[in-house]
Amino acid sequence: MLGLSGGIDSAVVAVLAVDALGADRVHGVGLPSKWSSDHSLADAQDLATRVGLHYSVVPIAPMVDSFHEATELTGLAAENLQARVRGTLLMGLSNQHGHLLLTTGNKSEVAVGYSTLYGDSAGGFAPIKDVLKTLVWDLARWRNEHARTRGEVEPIPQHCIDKPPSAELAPGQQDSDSLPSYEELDAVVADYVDRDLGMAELLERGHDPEVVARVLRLVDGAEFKRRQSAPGTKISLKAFGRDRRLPITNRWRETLPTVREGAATR
Ligand SMILES: Nc1ncnc2c1ncn2[C@@H]1O[C@H](COP(=O)(O)OP(=O)(O)OC[C@H]2O[C@@H]([n+]3cccc(C(=O)O)c3)[C@H](O)[C@@H]2O)[C@@H](O)[C@H]1O
Ligand SMILES: Nc1ncnc2c1ncn2[C@@H]1O[C@H](COP(=O)(O)OP(=O)(O)OP(=O)(O)O)[C@@H](O)[C@H]1O
Ligand SMILES: [Mg+2]
Repeated sequence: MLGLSGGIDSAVVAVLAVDALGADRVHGVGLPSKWSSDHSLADAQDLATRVGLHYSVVPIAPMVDSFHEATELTGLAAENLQARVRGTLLMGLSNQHGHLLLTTGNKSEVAVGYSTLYGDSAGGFAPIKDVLKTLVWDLARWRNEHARTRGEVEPIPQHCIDKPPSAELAPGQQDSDSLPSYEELDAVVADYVDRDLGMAELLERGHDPEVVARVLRLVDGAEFKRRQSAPGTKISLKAFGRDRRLPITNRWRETLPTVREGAATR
C-alpha cells in the first residue's frame, strides 16, 4: 500500500508495485489536506483507474486541525504535521490490514533530507530510494512508451509527468523553492555520492560552487534521516545505507573552512 498524491514519485512506485504484485494486491490512499491541489486527487484517481489498484480517500484536514487546536506549532513544524498525519494513518491501515507500506522517497530527496521524519518517510520498503528524480521521470516515460508499443493503456497520466514536483504542504509550494533544480541537484549527487568526488574535483567538473556547497552540506546533514529510513532497492554505484554511510571522508571540508569542523566524523 502507499499514499497516492497524484505526484510522479507515488505514481511510479504504484506502477512498480502493480507490475510486481498485480493490481489486486496494491492499495493506494489519497489523503488530501487543506493545501492539496485539485489535480492531486484527480491525478491519483486517474492513475488508480488506469492500473486498476484499490483506491480510497481519507481527507486529513480535520485531523490536522485537531493538532493545531491542541498545539501551537507554526512554520515548518506546522507544515510537516500534514505529512506526519499521513504517515500515522498509512501505518494504521498497514497495521490493521497487514499491508506493507511503501515509502516513495527518491535518491535526490533522500540525499538532501527533503522528507518529514515520521511523515512521508514512514514505511517498510523504499522501492525508488536509489533512483535519482531525473531518472524517476525517465522511468515514467519509458513505462508509458512500453505500454504504447504493446497497445496497452499508458499507466501514468501525462499530467503526473509534466507538473512541477510539490510536497503541497503550503499554498503554491514547489520543490524548486527549497532545492536547486533536479537537473543540477542530481548531477552533484551523482558526482559526490556515487563517484565519491571531493570539493575540488566537483568544481573542476564545472558545477556551480554555491550549489555544490549547499548540496554537500545538506547531504552530510541528512545522514540522521537516512539512518532511520526503510530499506530499498539498489540500482546505482552507491546506494545510501548499504554502500555509503557517514563518516566517510573529510576531503571537501578541507577546502571549505567555514563549515563546522568535525560534523562529518561524528
Ligand atoms: N543530526 C540530527 N540528528 C537528529 N535530529 C536532527 C539532526 N539534525 C536535525 N535534527 C532534527 O530533525 C528535525 C527536522 O527534521 P523533520 O522534522 O523531518 O523536518 P525538516 O527537515 O525540518 O522539514 C522537512 C522538509 O522536507 C520537506 N518535505 C516534507 C514532506 C514531504 C516532502 C515532499 O517532497 O513531499 C518534502 C519539507 O517541505 C521540509 O523542507 C528537527 O527536529 C531537528 O532538530
Ligand atoms: N495528498 C496526498 N495523498 C496521499 N499521499 C500523499 C499526499 N501528499 C503526499 N503524499 C505521500 O507523500 C509522498 C511524498 O510526497 P512527494 O511530493 O515527495 O512525492 P509525489 O507527490 O509522489 O511526487 P512529486 O515530488 O513529484 O510531487 C507521496 O509520494 C505520497 O506517498
Ligand atoms: Mg507531491
